[in-house]
Amino acid sequence: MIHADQLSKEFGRFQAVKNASFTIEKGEIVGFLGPNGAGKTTTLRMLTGYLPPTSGTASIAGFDIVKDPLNARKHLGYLPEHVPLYDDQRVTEYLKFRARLKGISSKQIWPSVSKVVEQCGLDPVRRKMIRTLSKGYRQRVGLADALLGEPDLLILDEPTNGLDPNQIRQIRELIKGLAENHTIILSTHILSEVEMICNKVIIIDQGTIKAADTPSNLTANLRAAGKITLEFRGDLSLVTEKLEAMEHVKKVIHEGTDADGWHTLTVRAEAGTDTREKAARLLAEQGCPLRHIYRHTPTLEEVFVEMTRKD
Ligand SMILES: Nc1ncnc2c1ncn2[C@@H]1O[C@H](COP(=O)(O)OP(=O)(O)OP(=O)(O)O)[C@@H](O)[C@H]1O
Repeated sequence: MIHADQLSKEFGRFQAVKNASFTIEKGEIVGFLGPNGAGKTTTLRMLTGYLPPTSGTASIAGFDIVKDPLNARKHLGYLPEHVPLYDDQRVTEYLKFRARLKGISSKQIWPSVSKVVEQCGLDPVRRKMIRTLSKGYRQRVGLADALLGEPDLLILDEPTNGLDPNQIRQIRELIKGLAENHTIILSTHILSEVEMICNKVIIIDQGTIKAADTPSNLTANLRAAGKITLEFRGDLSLVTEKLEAMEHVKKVIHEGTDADGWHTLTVRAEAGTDTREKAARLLAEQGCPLRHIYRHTPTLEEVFVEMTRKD
C-alpha cells in the first residue's frame, strides 16, 4: 500500500527526515512512534503530498506521491495534527463543502456526508456550528473529513492529542472500528494506544527510522526479554554464585529478603533466552524451596526507551 524509499526532508541545513525507507502492506495498522521533533509529522506530510521531499521517493497504492499526486491522494484520507476547520460553518455544511473540494459528484455528496456522519457518531451535532463543538467532536469532524471519498488508507497524526480520557477512549474505539477495512498509519505518543490498536510499529528518532516490526518481535528482541525473577529460601550467596555461572546469565541482582527469609533475585540473561527451567532445577538440587518464578514480558515502552535513548 505504501512504499517509501530513502525519503528525506531538509529545512535549510536541518535534516528533519533522513533516508526513511519502509513498506506498509494493505490492511496493516501501523503505530508511528517517536519523541517530540523526531520527524513524524514531516514524514506524514510528505506521504500525503503536503510537503515535497528533498530527495527519495514514495508511492501510495502504486502512485508516486510527487509524479502522480492526484491519484495517490485518491487513496488516502488525512487527519492532520491540527485540524483546520471552518468555525463558522455547521458540521454537515462543512463536510458537504469538503466533499465538493474532493471532487465527489453532486449526486453522491449527500449520501457520502450522511455515511461519514454516521461512521463518526456526529449525528447529535450535525446541525451545530463547528466553533461550539468540544475538542472530541472537532476531532471526529476531522476524521469524517478524512473518510470522505472512501479512501482505503488513513493517515492520522496524533488523533487523540489534547483529548480527555473519555474522548480518547471514544476516538480509539472509532479507529479500531475503521481498522477492520482500512490500512491505517497512526502517529502517537501514547504507547498503550499502539499496543491496543496496531499490528506493526515504526519507531523514528532524530529523523532516522530505528525499527519497523510487529510489537511482539520488537519486545522479543529486547534486552529485558531475558529477565526472570524468583523467590526462594536458602543459601543466598551460594545460589547467587551458581545462577551467575549458568549459561546465558549476565547478572544476578538481589532485590531483597523478607522477614520470613524469602529472597527475591532478578536474573538478567541474554535476550530471547528463558532460564526459568534451569534456575528451578538448580534450586531443587540445592534443596531450596521455590515460592515464585516468572519471566518478564518487555513492554513497548521499554522498546521505545531503548531505541530512542540518547546515552
Ligand atoms: N517548516 C519547518 N521549518 C523548519 N523546521 C521544521 C519545519 N517543520 C518541522 N521542522 C523541524 O523538523 C523536526 C521534525 O519535526 P516534526 O514536526 O516532523 O516532528 P514530530 O516527530 O512530528 O514531533 P511532535 O511529536 O512534537 O509533533 C523538528 O525539529 C522541527 O522543529
